[in-house]
Order: sequence, then structure tokens, then C-alpha cells
Amino acid sequence: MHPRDQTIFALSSGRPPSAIAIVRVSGSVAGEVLTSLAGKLPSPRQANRVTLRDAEGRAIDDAVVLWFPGPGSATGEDVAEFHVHGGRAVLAALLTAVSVIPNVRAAEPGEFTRRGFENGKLDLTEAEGLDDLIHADTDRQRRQALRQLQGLLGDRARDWRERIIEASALIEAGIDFSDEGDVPLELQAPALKAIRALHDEIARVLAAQGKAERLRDGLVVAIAGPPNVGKSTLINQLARRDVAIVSPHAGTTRDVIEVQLDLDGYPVTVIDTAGIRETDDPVEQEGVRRARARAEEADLVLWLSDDGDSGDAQSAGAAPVWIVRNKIDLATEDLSPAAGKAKAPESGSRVFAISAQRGDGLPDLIQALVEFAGAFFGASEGALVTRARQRELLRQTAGSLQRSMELLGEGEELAAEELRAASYALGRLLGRVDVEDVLGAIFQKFCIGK
Ligand SMILES: Nc1nc2c(ncn2[C@@H]2O[C@H](COP(=O)(O)OP(=O)(O)OP(=O)(O)O)[C@@H](O)[C@H]2O)c(=O)[nH]1
Ligand SMILES: [K+]
Ligand SMILES: [Mg+2]
Repeated sequence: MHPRDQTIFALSSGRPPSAIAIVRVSGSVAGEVLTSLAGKLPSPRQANRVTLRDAEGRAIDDAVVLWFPGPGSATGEDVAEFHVHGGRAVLAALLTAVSVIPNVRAAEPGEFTRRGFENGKLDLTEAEGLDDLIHADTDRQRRQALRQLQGLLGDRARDWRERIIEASALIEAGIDFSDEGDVPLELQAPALKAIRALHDEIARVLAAQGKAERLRDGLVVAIAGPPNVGKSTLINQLARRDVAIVSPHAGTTRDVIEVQLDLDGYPVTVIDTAGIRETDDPVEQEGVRRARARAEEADLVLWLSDDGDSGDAQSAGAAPVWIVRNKIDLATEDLSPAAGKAKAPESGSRVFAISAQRGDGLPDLIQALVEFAGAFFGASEGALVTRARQRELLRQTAGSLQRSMELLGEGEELAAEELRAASYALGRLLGRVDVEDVLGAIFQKFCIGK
């Protein structure tokens, strides 16, 4: 039997031990699996309490089972669900009992979703949304993923595709109408109007993006500066726990330390680095090298100092650098930026005065980070495009539509060809015309059991 036709099973819930674990089975043998373990096939879509037994009749667990006959299931195939106690031995016994049944095998990562996709239960953008939803850490990531899962982009793409086909039909009609291949102007005009409207809509979706794709990965903020200025003290404050060692000894931090923060729903990775200075210590030199490299990749650098001097603030990257004057609790003069003591930085930069130890000025700094994140991710609240793959295909679609408008006056066949290319790109967006290896690459990144 082809692997694609085999029945698959997997643990679909989290790592054992847990209170309850869910094992899913999907495929033509799912009903047989359920009957053999539960004794009978329960009524569809209803929770049924049963004692599961192996082939020798030995009890495995007291469980709740569910039966979803295809095609009205998540995968479109027959699906059985076993809700058991989430102990390792329980799961081992259950999975063994399932796997000995002929034509049943363990699922590959993402294989349940892939079957759902292949059976038309969801399009590729929705599958991507599902994957994002499972991996969402913050509320904004969750909302964005849910929009994707609900098919907002997919629905738009299907609508665009239909309208492209209508525009093609208008052009084809014109080609049939004219004997020498020149389509009369009055037949071109409606097609041109339709294509322009489509092109502008897609261009607007592309333009309204900000960095919505980045909402999946998060914003990277590097804390950099000379040794001993309180960089590690600051990351500990932001993380609200002791992630980095703090000491009065200059050169304490050598490795790059990262924490993931949820700042008002925005995913932010904050990085603490080694104090940047000339040193003979080879270990510290390596730390400084890593610190520089990470600061270069960051989206924002917080340049910490404790003497108000921003002169040597450095970042080789394109990221903006904010000057953060630390240890204001030690200062006798007013060092707040409003007092004008700190050097005015270049544009795009800002100046803060804090005491990382006591917490002075931290609320302002955090608020500024939230605002920066909001501007960075752009109007992601309404964003439809969440992946580079989707963006690239929409760009191709818009490009083809643009060329088809340009070609319409010259040769209708060429214009029609560009419309086919546009429709093809949208088909790939939806996963309707994609090649096997692209699908494989996407679904392999899913979890097992999904
Ligand atoms: N008074 C005062 N001391 C601080 C403040 N922030 C940090 N310190 C102290 O400054 C010293 C250095 O702090 P760290 O956080 O280790 O500084 P760092 O920049 O990470 O140092 P390196 O990793 O060695 O580059 C420690 O003794 C901290 O307690 C502050 O706001 N006020
Ligand atoms: K230190
Ligand atoms: Mg440190």
C-alpha cells in the first residue's frame, strides 16, 4: 500500500506526562483501529467513555474516544481520537496496540494537516496560519495567525483568481471577434479596467504590510556598550528574572544572552552582550566579537553608558541606536534628557536616563520599546501577508498584471499569457498548483501529530 494511503497515528497533545493525552488516527483503517481497541465503533462526533484493550484483551486505560467519519473530519478521512491519561507507559501501550494493526503507521510531521490540505479542507495559506497559531507566543502573533487560519488571504486570493479568469475571458472574446488579431478598443477597455482594479488591490495589500512577516520572528533589541555600565542589570530588569550574571567586575558577560519578551503582545528578543572594549583576554575578545556581530544584526541597539557620553556609541548595522544613560541614582546633577545634559544624538535616535538597579526611568524606556515595536511591525493588525513566500507570489501576481496591461495594446495573446501567469502565481499561493517538494518543505516544519 502506498504510504499516502496508509492510516497514520500520532500523539497530538504535548509531551508526557500530562493529565490527558490525545492520540489521533486518520485513514481508511481508523474505524478498525477504534473497534479493535474500544470494542465497538461509537456514535459519530460524541464523546464515549470506554476501556481500551490490546489485542490480547488486556486493559490499556480508561479513556474517552471520538469517532469522526470522513469526509466531515479535520483531515477529510475517517478519524479516531483517543483521550487517555497522559502517562508515558499508558501512551507506550496505546501506541503499540495501534501500530500492530496492519496498514497503520506513525505520522510524519504535519501529515494530518497535509491530508486535510490535499482533501480540500484548507488551503495553503490557512495551513500556514495553523502552523503559526500553534507556534504563537504572544497575543498579536496569535491574532495574526488566526486571521490567516480563517482564510482571509486565501479568500482574497480566490476572488482575485476568479476575476483574472473573467478578464482573460474578455480578452479571449476580443481575440475571437477580430479576424486579423487586433482587438477593437471597445473590447479592450473593460478588460483593462478590470486588470487595473485587480492590480491596485494587490498593490495595496502589499503596501499595507509593514513588517507583518516579522511578527512571526519578533523584534531583536541588543543591549551594548562599554564594560560594567549595567547591561546585564538592565536585561534582568526587562526579563524580571536573573538571566545574566551581574558583578562589579568589568568583563563579566562573555556569551550572548537572549531573552524572549512579550511587550504588549509584540514578541521581542532582548540580547545582552559583552562590554565592548580593547582587551588582551582571548575569551573576552571572542565575547566582544560576538557582541559586535549580534548588535549588527539587531533591529534596535540600546547603547548603555554610565557617564552620559554617547560619543563612542557604535553599531555597524543599519539599526537605530538609542543612548541609555544608566546609574542616574549615583548622579548628583539632573541627567534626564529634558535637562539637556546628554548629547543630542543623530536622527532616529533617542536618549534615556535610567537606573537599571533602582528601576528609575524603566517604564519610559519600556513604553518607547512598545511604540518602536508597533511602528516596526507596521499596521500588522490588518495585515494579510505573513510570510515571505506569500509576499513573493503576490509580487509576481502584481508584476504579471502590470505587464498584461502594458501588452494589451500590442498583442492580446501576450497579455492573456501574462494573466495566466498571474493566475498561476495565485494558485501557488493557495497551494493548488504547487509541486511536491515545495509542499514537502512547508509541511515538514509542522509538529508531529498536526
Ligand atoms: N548604582 C548603580 N549601580 C548599578 C546600576 N546598574 C548596574 N549597576 C552595578 O554596576 C555593576 C556592573 O553591572 P553589570 O550589569 O554587571 O554591568 P555589565 O554592563 O553587564 O558589565 P559587563 O558584562 O562586565 O560588561 C554591578 O555592580 C551593578 O550592580 C545602577 O543603575 N545603579
Ligand atoms: K560587570
Ligand atoms: Mg554583563
